[in-house]
Amino acid sequence: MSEPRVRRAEIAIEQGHVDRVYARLAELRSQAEAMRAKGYEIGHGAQREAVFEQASMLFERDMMVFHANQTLQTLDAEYEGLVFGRLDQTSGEKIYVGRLGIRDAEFDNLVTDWRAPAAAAFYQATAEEPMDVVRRRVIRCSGQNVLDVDDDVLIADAVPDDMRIVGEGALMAALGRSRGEKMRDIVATIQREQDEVIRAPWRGVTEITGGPGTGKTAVALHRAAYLLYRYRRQLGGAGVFVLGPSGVFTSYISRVLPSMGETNVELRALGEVLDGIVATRQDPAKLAAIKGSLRMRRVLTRAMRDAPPGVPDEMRIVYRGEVLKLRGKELDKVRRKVHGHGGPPNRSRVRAAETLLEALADKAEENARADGRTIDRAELITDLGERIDFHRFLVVWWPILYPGEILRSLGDPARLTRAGKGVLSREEIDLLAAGYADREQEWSVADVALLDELRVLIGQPPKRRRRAQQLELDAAPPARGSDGSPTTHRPEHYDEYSHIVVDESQDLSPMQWRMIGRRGKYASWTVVGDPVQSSWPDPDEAAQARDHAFGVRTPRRRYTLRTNYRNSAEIFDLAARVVAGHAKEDELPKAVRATGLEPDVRIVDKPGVEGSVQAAAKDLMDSVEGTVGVICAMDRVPEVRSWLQGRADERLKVVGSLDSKGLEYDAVVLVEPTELITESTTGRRVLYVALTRATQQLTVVASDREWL
Ligand SMILES: Nc1ncnc2c1ncn2[C@@H]1O[C@H](COP(=O)(O)OP(=O)(O)OP(=O)(O)O)[C@@H](O)[C@H]1O
Repeated sequence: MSEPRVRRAEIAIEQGHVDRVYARLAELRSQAEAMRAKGYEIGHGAQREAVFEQASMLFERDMMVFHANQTLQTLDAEYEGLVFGRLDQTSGEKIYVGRLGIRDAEFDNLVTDWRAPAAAAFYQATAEEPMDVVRRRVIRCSGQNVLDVDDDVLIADAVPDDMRIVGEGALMAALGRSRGEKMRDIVATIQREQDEVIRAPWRGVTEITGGPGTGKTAVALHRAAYLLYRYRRQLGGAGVFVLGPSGVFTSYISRVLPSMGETNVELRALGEVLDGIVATRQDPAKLAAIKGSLRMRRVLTRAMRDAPPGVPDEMRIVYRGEVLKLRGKELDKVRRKVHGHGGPPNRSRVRAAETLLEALADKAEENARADGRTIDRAELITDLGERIDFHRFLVVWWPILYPGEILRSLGDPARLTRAGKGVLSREEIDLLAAGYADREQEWSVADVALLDELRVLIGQPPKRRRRAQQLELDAAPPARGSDGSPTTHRPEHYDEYSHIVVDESQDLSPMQWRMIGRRGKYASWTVVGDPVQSSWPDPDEAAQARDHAFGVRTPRRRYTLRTNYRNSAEIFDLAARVVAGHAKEDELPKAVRATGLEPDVRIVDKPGVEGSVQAAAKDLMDSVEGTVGVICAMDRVPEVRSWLQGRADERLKVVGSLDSKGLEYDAVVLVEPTELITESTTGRRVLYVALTRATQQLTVVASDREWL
């Protein structure tokens, strides 16, 4: 038979199996629907007859409806591309691999879940270690239709006469396809080195490093789905938390887990970790470096202990005809004494009252001694402690503190000088004070970690005050699940996740590590990063904070992915040249796919940049099917957006350098690369990130050659 006829015949064979699977799926669906209907009936009956066992029947109904709904949800989520693989083994047995395990009415396997041990060979078998697999077949479907099949022969000698082999390279075909706005799952083509990471044990800390495009994000997400499948009992209840660098990124990856039927995962961007705040603004690099440094803990602690702005600097109270007066310095001494006990201020008002009363008693004793009198100290303390004017003073002098107010108070240079003395340099103090000078400015991403630190330092106010504090943190966004819908309701500042996935971890500042560490007190971790893409200036300090977040958790295992699946070899070569000297040879991955299309570098004079960017965007929109990203320095985003306004198209996106982390496009226009280098303290690395976002074509528009 000719090759196309063989292919058609093999597609028809697989279509037969896929049809059986979907027929069974329809049966399971109607069974689940019937179960749900029956569940509702029980409730109805119970209500009508008001039977004694009403409560237990309602519970039974709830469980039935819950399970039926869960089954229906899973069946619907996995509908598309349900079957994607087949293994033919030396024993003659064949196994179909899919997104979900399905048995027929006789309980025989129709499809094996990709996460089940029996499916592992689909990802792990190689020609060197075939694991009894003769032929591995990837089946590509659209809805219920089989579009194509692609085979790998793993044991050539064992291929029986009637076994036909079709195509070559499902992976290459997948990589060559155009990308959409959302990342897709890779269950059908997970590679062996990736599978090893996905299936690594759940305990301890699993670190995944690797260069751009090596599938770190994809692997981490598939690992989350795998862990929830295999260890649902251990991990399912408390849930999995996935942290990404930005909202654009979390939106980009938001489809991957739901497409694998996982909704028990909470996705958040770094600017959204603290309940009640959504920050997207990035500080200039120097300012972000100060805000992210561990030294800020000292600064924040001192700022919190300083007298809050506007508190009275004198206390006067009349006791039995005598005026007792505490002046500014004396009040400061009392404040220092209360803080000296180390408790969170919002939990220390009682101690503040006691210390203040002691100071008043001292004062009264001092006055009495001068007049040759004595006083009853205990009586004075009891009497004053019950006086309304004393309590009025106390609430203004020792007010409930709010994280936002303390952070904003750093905009006052005198206060910041006190808080930063000996910790920050003069230049840093000026920069930071200027950063908080505008009280109306919304919080930056780096501020979120500081607000979270302050939240813990100042402590929860007693219950009836909490509502006010919550309001201060703006309206809280509901926690989002991996499909963007609100997750199971979790209490505020939930810290009991059973597993935490940190993506782009190389960019977390020490203060951000502390913030995430608080949410993973009891968790195991999967941490993804590439040191060469790091935009954080002090890696040692960040490593120290990261180790602190992991605590004593063991074991710690590390995997390095070495193949770049995203970029064409031509594009990656240019990126590697730009970052050479800033990365060790073995930190750079190998790109597996050549397209024959070299990056297009257009050097123009400055006034010509706008026109050249417009022309490049148009060319690329015409030549690729999927998305085109226009990447520029953060400051330039509004300007470049205005250049391209006329071309509003869903496929065209303008994105700032730091926000391009983790994203990918079919084609990229990179605007003024030298500006990416100069905007940040780790500039070359930021440029390296931007140069590695395109899968097929890259055009660089520059008015100089310095970056090359
Ligand atoms: N086994 C695979 N089969 C098909 N596609 C894959 C495979 N592994 C990775 N890819 C694709 O390669 C691209 C890069 O993957 P991913 O974004 O996870 O890489 P990354 O290492 O996180 O990159 P970066 O560090 O640059 O953000 C994605 O389009 C992903 O779907």
